[in-house]
Amino acid sequence: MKSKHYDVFVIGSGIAGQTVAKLCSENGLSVAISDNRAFGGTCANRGCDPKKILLQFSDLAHKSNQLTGLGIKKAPKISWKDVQSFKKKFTKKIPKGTENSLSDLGISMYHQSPKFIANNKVEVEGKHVTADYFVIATGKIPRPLNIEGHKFLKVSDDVLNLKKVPKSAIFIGAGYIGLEFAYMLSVLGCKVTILQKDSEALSQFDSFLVEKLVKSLKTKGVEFIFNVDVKSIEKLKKNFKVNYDSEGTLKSIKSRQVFNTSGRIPAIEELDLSLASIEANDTGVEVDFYLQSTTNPLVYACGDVSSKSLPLTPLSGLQGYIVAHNIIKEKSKKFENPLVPSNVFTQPNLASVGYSESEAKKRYKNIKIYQGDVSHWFNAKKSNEDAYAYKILVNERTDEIVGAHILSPEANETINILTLAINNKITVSALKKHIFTYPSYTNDLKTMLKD
Ligand SMILES: Cc1cc2nc3c(=O)[nH]c(=O)nc-3n(C[C@H](O)[C@H](O)[C@H](O)COP(=O)(O)OP(=O)(O)OC[C@H]3O[C@@H](n4cnc5c(N)ncnc54)[C@H](O)[C@@H]3O)c2cc1C
Ligand SMILES: NC(=O)c1ccc[n+]([C@@H]2O[C@H](COP(=O)([O-])OP(=O)(O)OC[C@H]3O[C@@H](n4cnc5c(N)ncnc54)[C@H](O)[C@@H]3O)[C@@H](O)[C@H]2O)c1
Repeated sequence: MKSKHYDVFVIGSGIAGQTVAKLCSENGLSVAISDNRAFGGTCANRGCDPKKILLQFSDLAHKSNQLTGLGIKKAPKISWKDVQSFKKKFTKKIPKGTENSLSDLGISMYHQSPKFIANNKVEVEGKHVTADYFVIATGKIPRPLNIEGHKFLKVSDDVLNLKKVPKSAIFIGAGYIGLEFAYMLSVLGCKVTILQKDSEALSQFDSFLVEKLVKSLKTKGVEFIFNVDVKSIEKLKKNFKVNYDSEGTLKSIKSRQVFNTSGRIPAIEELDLSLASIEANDTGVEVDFYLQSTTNPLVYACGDVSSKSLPLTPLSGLQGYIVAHNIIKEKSKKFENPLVPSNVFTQPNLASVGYSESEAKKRYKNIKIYQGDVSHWFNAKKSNEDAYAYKILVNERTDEIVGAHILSPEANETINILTLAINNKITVSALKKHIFTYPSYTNDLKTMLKD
């Protein structure tokens, strides 16, 4: 068998892997990168970006629904076929564009999953490849649901590629992906039901705001069934039947499509990590603060697949950057849990940054809570929105914001202002001195923070 050696071998060509490969190559190292799917990773090919392209049409439909009878006479007719073609204009270019940008830097490419055969050796495309460092950046994949009929389940990739909006759909799991897609299809006329295993959706978010989001999604036609244990799926003539246990009673529900949105797990199965002494579990490849494997120092892991990441694109990029620096100069950069805003792209958006109420109360002696339902404020009223609310947590001693949680049509943007404020320790009184545009959701922050 042929053999080959590189300074760095990266597995996975998403934002994390690409960042490592490019930085290492730009710093004079010989680099190879492999992917067993189209190059470019989840976010650009089958995640954030195509999702946002599709969602904007649902946002348009939603906005028009809100204003029907108030100026809108007829809702815009959306051609899903054209929407899909528009989306493909973006996604189609990603794999080739990614490969070109890597080959321009002289990076070698492999189109297969490598398998570790020793601590510093993989087998890939019929070659034995050794490297000074291996980087695992393989991301996450949908969590398999081991139930009867699981083969009928579709996943997020399938939602993004739907040829038409189905008449009805069931989502198993009320997390980010379930809620965003449930909202997306529901406002386009699909009858959506969400089956959630416990008593609340989006458990990572503030329950005061999640309740309001759930209520708002219900008015858009999304049905929520909580505390269910999904047992099996059957194929009928046109529909699928999902059988589930609801507090001791066996029930069933039918729909045209059933999507598994019950979470994502590290993509490590194909790598034979144990043959290279690499420790990994449900949270990912075990790494220290340098993102170096705790059990094999020749290996780093970054992005969604690392045990130290939250599965969000900006964090994967940051981790790739850190790994590249540590390869170029050993232990030169640490991953020190940065402040990470995140947003659920439903309408309204649910956004969050910093501590939750319970975390803040544990960490600080006196927390001041600014909280309210402000659906009666001008910004919400002008577009006939039914939900607008917030919870902002302030350390009373320093007057600094330590956590912010916003439910509003533009929370994905407003949360960035709050991120800036927290990162720069801007006090509430200093923030209120700024002049912001009017009318704007950012300007509302000043009223939210009134005593
Ligand atoms: C539907 C959806 C919507 C999302 N929306 C958002 C959003 O709005 N905002 C946000 O911040 N995040 C969002 N995310 C999460 C975001 O996509 C990820 O956090 C990000 O893409 C992770 O980047 P990564 O480089 O770590 O992994 P990935 O982008 O997943 O890249 C990993 C690469 O490794 C490859 N790979 C896997 N196994 C192997 C193997 N054995 N051998 C070789 N290659 C392999 C994969 O094919 C892939 O190309 C979304 C995710 C999904 C699924
Ligand atoms: N807007 C964004 O930034 C965005 C969007 C999509 C995904 N993401 C990232 O991707 C990650 C994965 O998202 P996700 O939605 O797949 O996972 P998630 O962890 O957010 O949600 C999974 C949901 O499924 C539920 N669940 C689990 N098993 C179940 C079962 N057997 N039956 C019914 N419900 C079940 C969980 O309780 C949870 O509510 C997120 O954590 C996020 O970091 C981010």
